[in-house]
Amino acid sequence: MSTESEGVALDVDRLRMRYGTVDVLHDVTFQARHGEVLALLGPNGAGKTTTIEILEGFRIRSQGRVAVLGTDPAHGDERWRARIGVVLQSWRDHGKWRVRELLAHLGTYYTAYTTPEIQRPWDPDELIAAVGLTEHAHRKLKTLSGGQRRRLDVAIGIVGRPELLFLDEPTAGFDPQARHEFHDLVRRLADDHHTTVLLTTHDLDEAEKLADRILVLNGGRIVADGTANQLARRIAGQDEVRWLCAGRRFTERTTDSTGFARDLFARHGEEVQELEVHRASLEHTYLALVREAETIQEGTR
Ligand SMILES: Nc1ncnc2c1ncn2[C@@H]1O[C@H](COP(=O)(O)OP(=O)(O)OP(=O)(O)O)[C@@H](O)[C@H]1O
Repeated sequence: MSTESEGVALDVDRLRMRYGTVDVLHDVTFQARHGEVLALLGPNGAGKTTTIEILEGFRIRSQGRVAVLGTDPAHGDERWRARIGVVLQSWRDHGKWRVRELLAHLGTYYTAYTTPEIQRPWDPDELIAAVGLTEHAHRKLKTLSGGQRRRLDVAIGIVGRPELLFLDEPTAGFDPQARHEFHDLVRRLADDHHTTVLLTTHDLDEAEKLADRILVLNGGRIVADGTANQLARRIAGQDEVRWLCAGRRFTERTTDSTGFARDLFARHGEEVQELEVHRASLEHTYLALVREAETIQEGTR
C-alpha cells in the first residue's frame, strides 16, 4: 500500500541536497498527514526554501526519497501539479489585469482537474471574499498595496483548491489584521477542506498559532519535530501548573499538565480555581534548540 493511501500527504526520507561541493540538506526526514499544518522554522540559510522547492518540483534533489501526494515531484505531471498550491513571492506580472479577472482566468486552467470530491476551481467571488479582497475585486493589480498583493498571491496559490499548499513566508509584510485573517483562512483550509499545509516562517507566534506540528531545520538538519508543547517540554522538561484550592495557592511542575489537571478536578472538583498552565515560550524553546544543535555540529566538525 502506498503511504498516500495511509493518509500521508508528504513523505520525505533522507533527503540530501548539494550545491556544487556544499551539502545544504543532510538526511532530512519527515512526514505530514492529510489536513495537517506543518511549520518549517530555522535560521537564515538553514535550507527551508531549498526543501520546499524540492517538494514543489522546482529543484531536483541530490539524494533521498520524496513522495508528495504519492508522487515523486521530480516526475510530477500536470494532474499532480493541479493538486498542489504554491504561494510564490509577490505576483509582479499582469499589472493591468484586475483582481477578479485574473483569478477567474487562472481558475479556468483547473476546470479539467475537477474530481467527484473536489470541485475545481474555487468560485472567484467566494475566493476573493475568503482572502479579504472583495472591496478590491475590480482594481488593477498595479494599484494594490503590498499587503493586498500578498493576499492576491495567496488567492492565486489556492484558486485550484489544492490538496497540499506550500507557503514560503506567507505573511511577510502583512499588517496585524491581515495576518489574523490569513491565519483564520489557513486554519479553515486545513480544518474544513482537509488541505495539508507546509509553511516556512520566521514568526514564532505564527508557527505556534497555526501549526499542528513544528519542524526546526538548522544547518540542513531537522533538529526538532513535534507540537509546540512537545518541543517546549523537550527543552524545558516540565510545565508549571498553578491553582487556588480552598483559599490556598499551589504550584506544581509536571510533564503531563492535562492529566494533572484532570486528576486535580477529579479530587477537588469545584474547589479548584484560577488554574493556569505555564510552559516555555516557543521563542525560548526555538533559541535553545538552535543553540543546542549548533553546539553538537561544532563538536562533530
Ligand atoms: N542556487 C544555489 N546555489 C548555491 N547555494 C545555494 C543556492 N540556493 C541556496 N543555496 C545555499 O543553500 C543554503 C540553504 O538556503 P535556503 O535558501 O534553502 O535557506 P532558508 O532556510 O530558506 O533561508 P532564509 O531563511 O534566509 O530564506 C544556504 O547556505 C544558501 O546559501
